[in-house]
Amino acid sequence: MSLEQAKQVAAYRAVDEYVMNNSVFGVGSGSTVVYAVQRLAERVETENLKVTCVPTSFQAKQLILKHNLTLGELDTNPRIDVTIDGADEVDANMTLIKGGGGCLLQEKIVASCSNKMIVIADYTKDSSKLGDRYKKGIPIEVVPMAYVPIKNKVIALFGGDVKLRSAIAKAGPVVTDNGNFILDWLFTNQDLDWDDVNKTIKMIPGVVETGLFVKMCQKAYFGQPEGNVIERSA
Ligand SMILES: O=C[C@H](O)[C@H](O)[C@H](O)COP(=O)(O)O
Repeated sequence: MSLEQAKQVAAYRAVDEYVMNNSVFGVGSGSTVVYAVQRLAERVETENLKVTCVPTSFQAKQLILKHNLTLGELDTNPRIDVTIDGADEVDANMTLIKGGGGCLLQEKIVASCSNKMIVIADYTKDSSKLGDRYKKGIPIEVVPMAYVPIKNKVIALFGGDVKLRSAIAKAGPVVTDNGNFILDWLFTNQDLDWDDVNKTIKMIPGVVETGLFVKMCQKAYFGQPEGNVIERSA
Protein backbone atom coordinates (compact mmCIF):
# COMPACT_ATOMS: atom_id res chain seq x y z
CA MET A 1 0.00 0.00 0.00
CA SER A 2 1.36 3.44 -0.92
CA LEU A 3 1.86 6.34 1.44
CA GLU A 4 -1.11 8.07 -0.22
CA GLN A 5 -3.32 5.06 0.50
CA ALA A 6 -2.13 5.09 4.12
CA LYS A 7 -3.18 8.74 4.38
CA GLN A 8 -6.53 7.93 2.81
CA VAL A 9 -7.47 5.10 5.18
CA ALA A 10 -6.65 7.28 8.20
CA ALA A 11 -8.66 10.20 6.82
CA TYR A 12 -11.69 8.09 5.93
CA ARG A 13 -11.72 6.43 9.35
CA ALA A 14 -11.61 9.78 11.17
CA VAL A 15 -14.37 11.35 9.09
CA ASP A 16 -16.58 8.26 9.47
CA GLU A 17 -16.14 8.16 13.23
CA TYR A 18 -16.25 11.85 14.09
CA VAL A 19 -18.27 13.90 11.64
CA MET A 20 -21.96 14.03 12.60
CA ASN A 21 -25.09 15.54 11.08
CA ASN A 22 -25.85 19.17 12.02
CA SER A 23 -22.31 19.87 13.10
CA VAL A 24 -19.51 22.35 12.59
CA PHE A 25 -16.34 20.82 11.21
CA GLY A 26 -12.84 22.36 11.25
CA VAL A 27 -10.98 21.54 8.06
CA GLY A 28 -7.23 21.19 8.54
CA SER A 29 -4.53 21.72 5.91
CA GLY A 30 -2.09 19.57 4.00
CA SER A 31 -2.09 16.54 1.74
CA THR A 32 -3.83 14.13 4.15
CA VAL A 33 -6.76 16.47 4.74
CA VAL A 34 -7.54 16.31 1.01
CA TYR A 35 -8.81 12.76 1.61
CA ALA A 36 -10.85 13.84 4.63
CA VAL A 37 -12.68 16.48 2.62
CA GLN A 38 -13.21 13.98 -0.20
CA ARG A 39 -14.80 11.55 2.26
CA LEU A 40 -16.90 14.27 3.86
CA ALA A 41 -18.22 15.31 0.45
CA GLU A 42 -19.21 11.68 -0.26
CA ARG A 43 -21.04 11.44 3.06
CA VAL A 44 -22.78 14.80 2.63
CA GLU A 45 -24.03 13.57 -0.74
CA THR A 46 -25.11 10.06 0.24
CA GLU A 47 -26.36 10.72 3.79
CA ASN A 48 -27.60 14.26 3.17
CA LEU A 49 -25.57 15.52 6.12
CA LYS A 50 -25.71 19.17 7.16
CA VAL A 51 -22.15 20.17 8.02
CA THR A 52 -20.64 23.66 8.15
CA CYS A 53 -16.93 23.66 7.34
CA VAL A 54 -14.52 26.17 8.88
CA PRO A 55 -11.17 26.30 7.03
CA THR A 56 -7.70 26.58 8.56
CA SER A 57 -5.94 27.93 5.46
CA PHE A 58 -6.40 29.18 1.91
CA GLN A 59 -5.93 25.57 0.76
CA ALA A 60 -8.66 24.29 3.10
CA LYS A 61 -11.06 26.98 1.89
CA GLN A 62 -10.40 25.99 -1.71
CA LEU A 63 -11.06 22.33 -0.86
CA ILE A 64 -14.38 23.21 0.78
CA LEU A 65 -15.45 25.27 -2.24
CA LYS A 66 -14.28 22.64 -4.75
CA HIS A 67 -16.51 20.02 -3.11
CA ASN A 68 -19.49 22.40 -2.81
CA LEU A 69 -19.50 22.06 0.97
CA THR A 70 -20.94 24.74 3.25
CA LEU A 71 -18.28 27.30 4.11
CA GLY A 72 -18.33 28.79 7.61
CA GLU A 73 -16.11 31.13 9.60
CA LEU A 74 -15.33 31.71 13.24
CA ASP A 75 -17.36 34.93 13.29
CA THR A 76 -20.55 32.93 12.80
CA ASN A 77 -19.32 29.56 14.13
CA PRO A 78 -17.03 30.32 17.07
CA ARG A 79 -17.50 26.79 18.46
CA ILE A 80 -16.47 23.85 16.33
CA ASP A 81 -17.54 20.29 17.09
CA VAL A 82 -14.53 18.53 15.62
CA THR A 83 -11.45 19.54 13.65
CA ILE A 84 -9.60 16.96 11.60
CA ASP A 85 -6.08 17.93 10.62
CA GLY A 86 -2.77 16.45 9.53
CA ALA A 87 0.55 16.62 11.38
CA ASP A 88 4.23 16.44 10.55
CA GLU A 89 4.98 14.39 13.65
CA VAL A 90 3.07 13.05 16.66
CA ASP A 91 4.98 11.96 19.76
CA ALA A 92 4.01 9.43 22.43
CA ASN A 93 2.33 12.20 24.50
CA MET A 94 0.32 13.41 21.49
CA THR A 95 2.38 16.57 21.16
CA LEU A 96 2.40 17.59 17.50
CA ILE A 97 4.71 19.36 15.11
CA LYS A 98 2.65 21.19 12.50
CA GLY A 99 3.40 23.80 9.87
CA GLY A 100 5.61 21.77 7.54
CA GLY A 101 3.39 23.05 4.73
CA GLY A 102 3.40 26.60 6.07
CA CYS A 103 0.01 26.44 7.81
CA LEU A 104 -0.05 26.62 11.57
CA LEU A 105 -1.54 29.88 12.86
CA GLN A 106 -5.08 29.43 11.58
CA GLU A 107 -4.83 25.70 12.34
CA LYS A 108 -4.06 26.42 15.98
CA ILE A 109 -6.80 29.03 16.26
CA VAL A 110 -9.40 26.66 14.82
CA ALA A 111 -8.13 23.75 16.97
CA SER A 112 -8.38 25.96 20.06
CA CYS A 113 -12.07 26.60 19.24
CA SER A 114 -12.83 22.89 18.76
CA ASN A 115 -14.38 20.46 21.18
CA LYS A 116 -12.15 17.77 19.66
CA MET A 117 -9.05 17.84 17.49
CA ILE A 118 -8.32 14.64 15.59
CA VAL A 119 -5.09 14.05 13.68
CA ILE A 120 -4.88 11.97 10.53
CA ALA A 121 -1.51 10.80 9.24
CA ASP A 122 0.40 8.03 7.58
CA TYR A 123 2.67 5.75 9.62
CA THR A 124 5.80 7.90 8.99
CA LYS A 125 4.45 10.58 11.35
CA ASP A 126 4.20 8.28 14.36
CA SER A 127 7.13 8.93 16.72
CA SER A 128 8.16 8.27 20.25
CA LYS A 129 9.91 11.66 20.65
CA LEU A 130 9.65 14.78 18.50
CA GLY A 131 12.55 14.79 16.07
CA ASP A 132 12.79 11.00 15.80
CA ARG A 133 11.31 11.05 12.33
CA TYR A 134 10.58 14.63 11.29
CA LYS A 135 13.94 16.25 10.62
CA LYS A 136 12.90 19.69 9.37
CA GLY A 137 12.49 21.23 12.82
CA ILE A 138 9.70 23.13 14.53
CA PRO A 139 8.09 25.86 12.40
CA ILE A 140 7.65 29.27 13.99
CA GLU A 141 5.53 31.91 12.24
CA VAL A 142 7.03 35.38 12.72
CA VAL A 143 6.43 38.97 11.75
CA PRO A 144 8.94 39.58 8.91
CA MET A 145 10.80 42.54 10.47
CA ALA A 146 11.65 40.48 13.56
CA TYR A 147 12.98 37.29 12.01
CA VAL A 148 16.69 37.86 12.78
CA PRO A 149 16.29 38.77 16.49
CA ILE A 150 13.81 35.91 16.96
CA LYS A 151 16.21 33.47 15.33
CA ASN A 152 19.04 34.60 17.65
CA LYS A 153 16.85 34.46 20.74
CA VAL A 154 15.57 30.93 20.04
CA ILE A 155 19.14 29.67 19.56
CA ALA A 156 20.30 31.44 22.75
CA LEU A 157 17.39 29.98 24.74
CA PHE A 158 17.26 26.40 23.48
CA GLY A 159 20.24 25.74 21.19
CA GLY A 160 20.16 24.13 17.77
CA ASP A 161 19.91 26.15 14.58
CA VAL A 162 17.17 28.25 12.98
CA LYS A 163 16.60 28.68 9.23
CA LEU A 164 14.38 31.14 7.43
CA ARG A 165 12.20 28.98 5.18
CA SER A 166 12.77 29.71 1.50
CA ALA A 167 10.07 29.47 -1.11
CA ILE A 168 10.43 27.01 -3.97
CA ALA A 169 8.52 28.66 -6.82
CA LYS A 170 9.46 32.19 -5.73
CA ALA A 171 12.72 33.97 -4.99
CA GLY A 172 13.00 34.70 -1.28
CA PRO A 173 11.18 33.48 1.81
CA VAL A 174 7.89 31.62 2.17
CA VAL A 175 5.10 34.08 2.98
CA THR A 176 2.25 32.52 4.95
CA ASP A 177 -1.49 32.96 4.42
CA ASN A 178 -1.20 35.69 7.04
CA GLY A 179 1.66 37.60 5.40
CA ASN A 180 4.34 36.35 7.80
CA PHE A 181 7.63 34.41 7.50
CA ILE A 182 8.38 30.91 8.77
CA LEU A 183 11.47 30.01 10.77
CA ASP A 184 12.33 26.33 11.12
CA TRP A 185 14.02 25.63 14.42
CA LEU A 186 16.30 22.60 14.12
CA PHE A 187 16.38 21.56 17.77
CA THR A 188 18.96 19.13 19.09
CA ASN A 189 17.56 18.33 22.55
CA GLN A 190 14.62 15.95 22.18
CA ASP A 191 13.88 15.92 25.91
CA LEU A 192 12.69 19.48 26.34
CA ASP A 193 9.44 20.33 28.10
CA TRP A 194 7.46 21.21 24.95
CA ASP A 195 4.74 23.05 26.86
CA ASP A 196 7.37 25.32 28.39
CA VAL A 197 9.20 25.71 25.07
CA ASN A 198 5.98 26.66 23.29
CA LYS A 199 5.06 29.25 25.92
CA THR A 200 8.59 30.71 26.07
CA ILE A 201 8.93 31.08 22.29
CA LYS A 202 5.47 32.62 22.07
CA MET A 203 6.55 35.36 24.49
CA ILE A 204 9.32 36.56 22.15
CA PRO A 205 8.03 39.77 20.54
CA GLY A 206 7.30 39.21 16.87
CA VAL A 207 6.49 35.51 17.23
CA VAL A 208 2.97 34.97 15.92
CA GLU A 209 2.61 31.25 16.61
CA THR A 210 4.60 28.04 16.91
CA GLY A 211 3.98 24.72 15.21
CA LEU A 212 4.06 22.96 18.58
CA PHE A 213 0.57 21.73 19.46
CA VAL A 214 0.69 20.69 23.11
CA LYS A 215 -2.33 19.08 24.82
CA MET A 216 -4.58 20.05 21.92
CA CYS A 217 -5.14 16.75 20.14
CA GLN A 218 -7.34 14.01 21.61
CA LYS A 219 -6.85 11.30 19.04
CA ALA A 220 -4.54 10.36 16.17
CA TYR A 221 -5.17 7.88 13.35
CA PHE A 222 -2.11 6.50 11.58
CA GLY A 223 -2.69 4.68 8.29
CA GLN A 224 -0.41 1.64 8.05
CA PRO A 225 1.43 0.05 5.09
CA GLU A 226 -0.84 -3.00 5.42
CA GLY A 227 -4.00 -0.90 5.07
CA ASN A 228 -5.07 -0.98 8.70
CA VAL A 229 -5.27 2.08 10.96
CA ILE A 230 -3.59 2.44 14.35
CA GLU A 231 -5.25 4.79 16.85
CA ARG A 232 -3.66 6.71 19.69
CA SER A 233 -5.56 8.68 22.31
CA ALA A 234 -4.39 11.41 24.65
O1 LIG B 1 1.50 23.27 7.30
C1 LIG B 1 0.85 22.29 7.11
C2 LIG B 1 0.01 21.61 8.10
O2 LIG B 1 0.35 21.78 9.43
C3 LIG B 1 -0.18 20.13 7.75
O3 LIG B 1 -1.31 19.69 8.46
C4 LIG B 1 1.01 19.25 8.08
O4 LIG B 1 2.17 19.76 7.46
C5 LIG B 1 0.80 17.81 7.60
O5 LIG B 1 0.62 17.81 6.23
P1 LIG B 1 0.51 16.48 5.36
O6 LIG B 1 -0.81 15.87 5.63
O7 LIG B 1 0.66 16.95 3.95
O8 LIG B 1 1.67 15.60 5.76
